[in-house]
Amino acid sequence: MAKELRQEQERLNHVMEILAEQIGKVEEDAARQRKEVVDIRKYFWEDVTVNQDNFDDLLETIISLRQQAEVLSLSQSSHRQSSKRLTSLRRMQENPYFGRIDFTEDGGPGVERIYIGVSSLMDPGGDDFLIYDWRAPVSSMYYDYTPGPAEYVTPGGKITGKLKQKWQYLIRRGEIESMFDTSLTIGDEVLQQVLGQSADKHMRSIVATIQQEQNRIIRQDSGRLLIVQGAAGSGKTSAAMQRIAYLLYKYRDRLTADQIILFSPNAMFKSYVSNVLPELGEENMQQVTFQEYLDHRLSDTYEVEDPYGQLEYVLTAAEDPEYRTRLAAIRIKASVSFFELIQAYRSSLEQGGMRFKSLQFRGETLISAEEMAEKFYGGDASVRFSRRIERLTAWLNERVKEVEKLERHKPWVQDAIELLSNEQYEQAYARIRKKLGLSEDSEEDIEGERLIAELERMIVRKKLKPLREEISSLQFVDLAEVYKRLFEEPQHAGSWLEGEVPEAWADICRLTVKNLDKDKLLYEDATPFLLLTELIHGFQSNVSIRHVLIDEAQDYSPLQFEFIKRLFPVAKITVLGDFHQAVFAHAAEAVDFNVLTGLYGVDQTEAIILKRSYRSTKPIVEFTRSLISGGDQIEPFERSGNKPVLTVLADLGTLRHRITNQVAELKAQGYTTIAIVCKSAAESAVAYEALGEIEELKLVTRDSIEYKQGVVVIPAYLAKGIEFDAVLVYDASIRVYGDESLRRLFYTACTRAMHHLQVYSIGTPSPLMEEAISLGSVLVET
Ligand SMILES: Nc1ncnc2c1ncn2[C@@H]1O[C@H](COP(=O)(O)OP(=O)(O)OP(=O)(O)O)[C@@H](O)[C@H]1O
Repeated sequence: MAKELRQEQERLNHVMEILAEQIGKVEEDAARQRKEVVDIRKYFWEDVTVNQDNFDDLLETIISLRQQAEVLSLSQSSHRQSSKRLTSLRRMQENPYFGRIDFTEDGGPGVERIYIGVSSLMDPGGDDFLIYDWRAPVSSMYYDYTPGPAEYVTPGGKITGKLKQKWQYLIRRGEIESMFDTSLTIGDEVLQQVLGQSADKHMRSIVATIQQEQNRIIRQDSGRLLIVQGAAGSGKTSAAMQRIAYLLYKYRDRLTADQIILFSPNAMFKSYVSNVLPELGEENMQQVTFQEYLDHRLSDTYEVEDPYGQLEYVLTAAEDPEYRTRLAAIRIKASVSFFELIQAYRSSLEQGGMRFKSLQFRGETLISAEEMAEKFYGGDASVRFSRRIERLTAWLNERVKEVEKLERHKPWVQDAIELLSNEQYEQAYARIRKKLGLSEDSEEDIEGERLIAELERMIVRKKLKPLREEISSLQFVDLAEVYKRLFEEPQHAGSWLEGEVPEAWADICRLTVKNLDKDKLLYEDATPFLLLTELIHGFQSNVSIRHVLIDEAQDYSPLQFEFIKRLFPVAKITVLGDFHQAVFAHAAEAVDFNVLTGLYGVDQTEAIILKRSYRSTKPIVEFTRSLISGGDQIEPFERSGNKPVLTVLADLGTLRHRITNQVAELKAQGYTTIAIVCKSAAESAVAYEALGEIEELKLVTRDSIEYKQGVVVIPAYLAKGIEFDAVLVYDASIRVYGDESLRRLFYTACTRAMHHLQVYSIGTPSPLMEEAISLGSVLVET
């Protein structure tokens, strides 16, 4: 082994030398290209012939400008590429590669040693790969095979052969710290080390230790929809991030980062994952929360509730007389049936029921809502809905044109002319001259009448501009009223739906109308409302996005998935989630993602299940899996640690005292991120107040935009997707987690812990832990 290590170190030294050489060379290139860009910018106009005397000269000017712009863009692009390569080479100096496979290709010359790293590196002659990028086809064998027959797929076909050995390296600053011959799985030793580290402010890349089942997710590339159902901590988010890096590599000639969009649960999660791609030498994809999208589309019309507002209500408002009705509404409005109901309702609008807003001009009704309805429904009933909207728009524009002519001679226009300031007058005068084709130095004057006529026209046009905009953006359709009508006539739902009306429908309708009348759009109404808007206006789909990834997908309703599918009609979709963490009320009965198969059909859908949990120690996983049904399917990764402890206390005062002491102890043990996880924002606020003695304690709210290290108080639903060295569950008593419906929330809270989990309970513990207590997977102390 010592000899082997020495030889490997020699090879590494050689690689380091080549890296240093290449860095020197690329640095020179980058400096030269930078200078070129600066020079082109500086002398841009000197190299362009500008002449507008006649058409030919003008054409020549345009061509010359375009050529110069192209030269600039080419230099900028070369400089960008050199800078990118430089960053990646410098990163490789820290850790050039992490693995090696010895592979003999069938019919090939013999054993080839394939070294694998974050980026590829060629020898100076350009003949051999000293390091292969982890995403290269040949590298897939590193993740997929143990020694024995192996194969990989290249664009030219399948390559088969024998994998002889597999090695892992831990390299730091050009020194091999250790190397392992891994035969069974990819080095548990390295994975042990990685997983044993402290939680970080930013998620790390996992390329050195990707597991076989995760590799399938990363490289899966056929079909429109990939569904990943995975246990908490099984690496769904990690796989999603490396998948993006893989796609950007595989399709580097035609896919850019801004053609990929990741739907994230919240702003804090966005910042948490924002470092993975840059660490892998790639640009970040677009990231958005579904709420941001809803706000962007709806905030002009409504005050839109966010999902956490809905969740807080569900968690804390059980006493509200309308609680049950709202819960039923949330579930119904999340369903595919409701999607269909809205489609059917939209179809019914072809016969009648559209609501319009009259168009106002200078405080008076110009065109009434009734006139519009008459026009809309007056013509040929067989004309398509979208065509009718177009016709109505055209008609309204015509009417505005007529009005424009009539208004010109009205006294208000004359008054407006008189009130023009000198400056406004001069501006208007110059604009009119330009419009009439009179050059600046032309002596020709505009005769008075003509000038007045132009001024009148200009003033009326300006005044009518907002109205024209209202028409072109279809604001004359009273969407709020059209949506409300769906609930104003509960008896119609049956005919629209051609099926059974849900039980609580009449109550749901009453509650919805009540809220809409307050100009409040509850979260469960936001996507249905937007769907109806799109069905009336015509879908504003986005065809530039090629890949959509939806993380924490259990939080999305089937209706939202249908909506996203329509929004991105050409994109491939990757959906990652865990039904055991489905905390929103609409997902109460959902147990898997089967409903999604209907989106693109079985042929276009691939489903992968991840059972192994990597985040937490084995004792923590043994505890958390006993909190859910089917938890025995979850396999812990062999990482040792202390058994979780359930401490039953008498009162709040003792709880405060115990948590304060425990936090101090954990800090002393070297834990840097400690979360006190509460059930709701309301409980978090109380806990934060109560625990004031803890130094630099931070409260995480839905507005927090960064993952904070140190000690935090956080509601469980906001901790989703992220992790902490130690988790203290604030109060897991029967009073707080008494209801079966909270099982998934409680599971989410406990699965955030990496190394240490402590659960407190004031009085009788929650029945959700019954099985765990009887199995002995948690230590109970009083
Ligand atoms: N192959 C791997 N190598 C190293 N670390 C891994 C690997 N897979 C997962 N991890 C680590 O396990 C932790 C959990 O991963 P991740 O957050 O991706 O899981 P998840 O399935 O999205 O979890 P959750 O459902 O709870 O949000 C992270 O710290 C991640 O770095």
